[in-house]
Amino acid sequence: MGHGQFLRNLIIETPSKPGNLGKVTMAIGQLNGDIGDIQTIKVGTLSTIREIALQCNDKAHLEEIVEAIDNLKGGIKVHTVTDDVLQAHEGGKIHMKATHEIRSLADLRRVYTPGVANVCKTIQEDPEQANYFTGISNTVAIVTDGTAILGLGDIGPVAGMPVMEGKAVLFDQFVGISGVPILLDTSDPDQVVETVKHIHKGFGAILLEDIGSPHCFEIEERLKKELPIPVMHDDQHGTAVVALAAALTASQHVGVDLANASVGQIGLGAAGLAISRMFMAYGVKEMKGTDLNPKAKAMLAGFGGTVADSMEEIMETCDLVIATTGVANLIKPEMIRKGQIILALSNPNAEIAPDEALEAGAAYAADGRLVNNVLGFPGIFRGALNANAKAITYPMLIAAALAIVDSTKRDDLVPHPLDPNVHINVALAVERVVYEEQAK
Ligand SMILES: NC(=O)C1=CN([C@@H]2O[C@H](COP(=O)(O)OP(=O)(O)OC[C@H]3O[C@@H](n4cnc5c(N)ncnc54)[C@H](O)[C@@H]3O)[C@@H](O)[C@H]2O)C=CC1
Ligand SMILES: CC(=O)C(=O)O
Ligand SMILES: [Mg+2]
Repeated sequence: MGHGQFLRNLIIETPSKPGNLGKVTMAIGQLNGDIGDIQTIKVGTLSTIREIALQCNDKAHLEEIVEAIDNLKGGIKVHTVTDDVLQAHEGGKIHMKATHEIRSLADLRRVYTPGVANVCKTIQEDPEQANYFTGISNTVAIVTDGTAILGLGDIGPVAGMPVMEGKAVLFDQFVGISGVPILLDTSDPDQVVETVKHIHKGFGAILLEDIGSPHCFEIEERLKKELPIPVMHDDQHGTAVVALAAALTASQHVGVDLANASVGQIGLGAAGLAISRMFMAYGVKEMKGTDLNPKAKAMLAGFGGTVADSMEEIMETCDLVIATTGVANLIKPEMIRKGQIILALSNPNAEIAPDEALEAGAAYAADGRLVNNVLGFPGIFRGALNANAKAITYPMLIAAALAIVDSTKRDDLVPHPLDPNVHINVALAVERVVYEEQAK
């Protein structure tokens, strides 16, 4: 478990006298625990109960903090430690909801039979009408085979479901799209492509998620060719869009022209290879990359990138380094050169924590929690669906990246994911490109 990735809530009792909460927060701070929300649950004459959200590194770190609080004595004690994250997942995070209520028989006849039959016939006569009289064009399949769930690896589609449900929550809340997780028990490209082709009619677009490399490349390429609706592998292109946006903003801040900077990519899987291709498409002249797998390096060379022998070579020679290996703490502080921009994007744990990279001399450093495809995929799909796009193209992705840059507040690297403007701006930028392409 990495830097601040272990989230728990502490239920703490303190005597109702000023200064006791301060003692608790000091004890946590001295052990480098990161405090989130503090909620007062009960204030009694004698004692006060509070819930403190805490980010620590691992179980041992948590136990150390709990012991330090208990050692404060004087009536201060930790009653219990709860796992808020696990609780938030009880029963799952999504639920298919009706947009119409049925309160009367008349409602029933309108929403269901016999009324519905006429709508079916309308669509049968003119299939385009399904865009108006069903939710298909606002529904995206979130398809996974579970082979590259975050950086957790091939843990299977069911274990990956919390991530897919999470993507559906983001779709719903940020851009009003219904996301439906589809869990595949095969990663064979022929079977994946066949299955998605057979189910695609119920969806306006297909988001491929956490499908590992290299089979993700063939799957996406074939589905893009064979389906008449937008298909995008989020770990490739959603990530590449956001990485490009962050790189553009960081290089503006340090006064470097990204196109002329030396950019290094560590890890050439789904995310890393797409990032390299996107940077080259943007105009980066020196794009270096490395991977443990020689086939991944050969793919980079095939796309026109320069293969580096090792990550050490990348760290020694590049102004901007991006890492998407899934390996926590891969980059050691002593590898950082002064003034470098470091985007260590692996989740749930970065290749180097941003504060460590900054301490070691990086000019800018961010991890995958900040530079995350959540800033890209909702708006990209919203824009594509709004404009009835048949595919997601490079110009749409570059426009999305530039919209993220434009939505970034001064001094920030990327926008806040809860800022609705970023998703609106990305959608509008993507729509604009589609309309321009359609007008040609
Ligand atoms: N921040 C974000 O928005 C996103 C972050 N990611 C993260 O990126 C990581 C990788 O994801 P994917 O590309 O989908 O997985 P992937 O499995 O397709 O690629 C990982 C690649 O890293 C390489 N690798 C592993 N250890 C290495 C090392 N020591 N040196 C060089 N290369 C090494 C592997 O050979 C593989 O090619 C995951 O942790 C994931 O969470 C992925 C997508 C979005
Ligand atoms: C954010 C994301 O898609 C990933 O880490 O895989
Ligand atoms: Mg992913």
